[in-house]
Amino acid sequence: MNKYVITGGKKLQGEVSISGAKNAAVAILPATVLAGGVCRIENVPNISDVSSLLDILTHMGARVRFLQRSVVEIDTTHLHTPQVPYELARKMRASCYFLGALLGRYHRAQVAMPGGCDFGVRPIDQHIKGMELLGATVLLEHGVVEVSASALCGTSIYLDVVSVGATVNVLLSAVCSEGLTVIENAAKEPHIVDLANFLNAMGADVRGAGTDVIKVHGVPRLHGCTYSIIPDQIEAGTFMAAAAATGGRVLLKNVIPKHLESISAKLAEMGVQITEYDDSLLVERNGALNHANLKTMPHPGFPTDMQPQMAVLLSLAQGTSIITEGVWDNRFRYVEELKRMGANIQVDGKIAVVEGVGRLLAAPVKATDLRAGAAMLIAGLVAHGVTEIEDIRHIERGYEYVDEKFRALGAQIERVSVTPDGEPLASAV
Ligand SMILES: CC(=O)N[C@H]1[C@@H](OP(=O)(O)OP(=O)(O)OC[C@H]2O[C@@H](n3ccc(=O)[nH]c3=O)[C@H](O)[C@@H]2O)O[C@H](CO)[C@@H](O)[C@@H]1O
Ligand SMILES: C=C(OP(=O)(O)O)C(=O)O
Repeated sequence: MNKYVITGGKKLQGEVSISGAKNAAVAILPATVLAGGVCRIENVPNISDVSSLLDILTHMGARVRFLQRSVVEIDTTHLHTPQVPYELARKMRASCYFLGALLGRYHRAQVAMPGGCDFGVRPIDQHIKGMELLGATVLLEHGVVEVSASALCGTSIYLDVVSVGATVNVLLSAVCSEGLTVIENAAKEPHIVDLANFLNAMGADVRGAGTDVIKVHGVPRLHGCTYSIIPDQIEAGTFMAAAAATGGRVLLKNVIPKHLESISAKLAEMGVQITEYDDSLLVERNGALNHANLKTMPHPGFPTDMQPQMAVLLSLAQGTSIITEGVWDNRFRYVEELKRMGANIQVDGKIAVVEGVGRLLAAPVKATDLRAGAAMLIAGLVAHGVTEIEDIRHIERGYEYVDEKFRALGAQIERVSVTPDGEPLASAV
């Protein structure tokens, strides 16, 4: 058990380099199964979701080795099982991408139902529908999804909802199928485009990623390649929100400003100055924060993965703001934690009404999930006093060296190891 201990009140100042995108990495690593060869993946974030996926690949017989801190070589030439057991699958949501990848390569897979953050129901019916339309038989028994096909044939697949996960799994299943697959109402997230680029680098023929119609011309086989993962949109957004919350001035390096447009626009509406450069972005705030309403939606809408962080900022603003969660049924569990720090937020279903309170006060809080944890970090950075955040394993699923990065910007944050009964063991500073 570990926790972050933050003494709030320091304005963040300086430069931070944004890491490779978690949500691209968690699709690309399973996709290496399709290579049947050696892939060298660069800009891989050092987060626990990546370690868990590499453990699954190793379990299946892949040879995995780090060449440098963020460069991993994965050889999937010889895999000896198309199964992902529960102990490995339960650690993260993205384990379900092995279904599509293994189906694509071996025409069969058995993957335990995945874990991931708990936002209420996280169905996979559209993933299953897509695989069935391609010719697979799908069984769900004893918590394990089993897919098999004698052949996969290209077809037209209209997704009933815009789903990142279903778009990924259908792409992975379709790249080596026979003929043309058309995915309509596809997700348009930057990580979908990154996955498509990676598949094309392995020899696939995927066109239209980033629009809502993706066309996949099946090819007989793929091969290994070298590929660099895009910068993390949500890590960047989290640092943007933290800089704005503390009234600081931070230059984010290694970003794609286009991917951050919905976040930049909302922050600008709130009175934050954003200056875009080619691959960096300056965030600064001098005046008061304005209230604003926001609704999360699939890309290019405002990302659901930035919703909790924005609730912290809106709590510091003047006036009343309304947040509408447009993707998940239950993504406001963090609100009770934020209220412990003095926030005034009323939740009714998928809507939260945030009354700006101007300042937050330190309190012991929990990271109830990954981005909830990011929100607690930002709240701790601005709060008066010392905030302790527990359950930081959620945060470490998706943020690499987050304490180091905040310390380099002037924050007072320590990662402390604690015994099971909560006593400190040692400071990591
Ligand atoms: C479109 C969108 O913003 N997706 C987000 C979603 O991706 P993730 O891939 O986890 O979830 P999906 O994009 O698949 O889900 C989007 C919506 O579709 C519904 N659904 C999904 C699959 C399915 O088979 N059936 C179904 O009904 C879900 O209940 C949800 O309401 O959560 C991730 C973690 O927060 C975010 O990084 C993604 O940005
Ligand atoms: C919740 C997230 O991820 P996952 O889908 O892996 O749970 C996230 O990236 O915010």
